[in-house]
Amino acid sequence: MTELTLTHLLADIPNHPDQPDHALSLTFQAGQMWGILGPNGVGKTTLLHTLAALKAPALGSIELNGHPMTALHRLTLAQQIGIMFQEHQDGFPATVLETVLLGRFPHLSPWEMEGEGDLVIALAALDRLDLTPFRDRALNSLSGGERQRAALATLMVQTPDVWLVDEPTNHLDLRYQVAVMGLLAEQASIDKVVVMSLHDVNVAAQWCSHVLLLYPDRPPIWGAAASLLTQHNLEPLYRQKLAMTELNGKPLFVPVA
Ligand SMILES: Nc1ncnc2c1ncn2[C@@H]1O[C@H](COP(=O)(O)OP(=O)(O)OP(=O)(O)O)[C@@H](O)[C@H]1O
Repeated sequence: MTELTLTHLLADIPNHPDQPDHALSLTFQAGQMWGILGPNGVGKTTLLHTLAALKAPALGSIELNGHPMTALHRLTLAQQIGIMFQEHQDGFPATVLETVLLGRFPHLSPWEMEGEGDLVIALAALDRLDLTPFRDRALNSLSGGERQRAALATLMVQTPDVWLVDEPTNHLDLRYQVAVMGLLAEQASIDKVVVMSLHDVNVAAQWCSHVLLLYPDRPPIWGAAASLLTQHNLEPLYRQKLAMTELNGKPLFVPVA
C-alpha cells in the first residue's frame, strides 16, 4: 500500500524565514483523501511541489513507501507521483488528445510511441471528463474549466499512486466541482493517495477524510477532517469570523461579514 511519509518537513518558501516549529511529521496513506487548507500565500502550492520532488525542502525528508525521495530515479517518481498544477501553461501547441496522451510518457521506453493501449486509456479519461468532443481542438482554445478538466484527464492517464492536486475545483462550475471531487474520491477508494490544496472548507468537509491546516503564525495541525474542521480551528486559520451549520451530518461554514 502506498505511503508518503514526511519527517520534520519544512517546505522552502521564498522570502519566508524557516520556522522549525512549523515542520510536518505525518504520513499520507493509500485510501486517504487529504485537503491542505490555509490562507493565501501560506505555502500550500510550495508544499505540493515539495511533495512532488520538484523542489527541495528547507528541512526534513520525504519517503515514498519507505524509500527516501532523493534516492528515487526520476522515472520511478514520474510513474508513481502525479501533480496537477494550479496554473496551466501552454508549453507547445497541441491538441487535447495529444496533451492528455503525454500522461503516458513515464510508462513508455525511450523513443517508444504511444500504442493502442495508451490511446484506449487516454480516450477513456477524455470520456470520463466529458472532453471527447474537444479531443482534436487546440488545448489553448479551451475555456478555463475545460482546461482544468484536461489537466485532470492527463493525471488520470498517468495513473500515479500519489495524486497531488493544486486546487482541483478551480474554474469549475458546480456540477463539475462535484464530478471532479467524485473522481478524486474514486481514486482514493482504489487505494491511491490523494492530497489536494483547497480554498473551500465546505468542499474539504464534504469530501476529505483528513486535513492539514497551515497557519501563517502558529504550528500546523493535521488529522481526521471530522475532528479538525471546527470554527475554533478555522477562524484563526483565515482570520475570519465564520458561522457554522450542518448539512447531512457534515459541517457547513459561512464567512460572516
Ligand atoms: N518565485 C518566487 N519568488 C518570491 N516569492 C515566491 C515565489 N514563489 C512563491 N513565492 C511566495 O511564497 C509564498 C507561498 O506561495 P504559495 O504559492 O506556496 O502559497 P499558497 O498557499 O499556495 O497561496 P494561494 O492560496 O494564494 O494559492 C507566497 O508568499 C509567495 O508570494
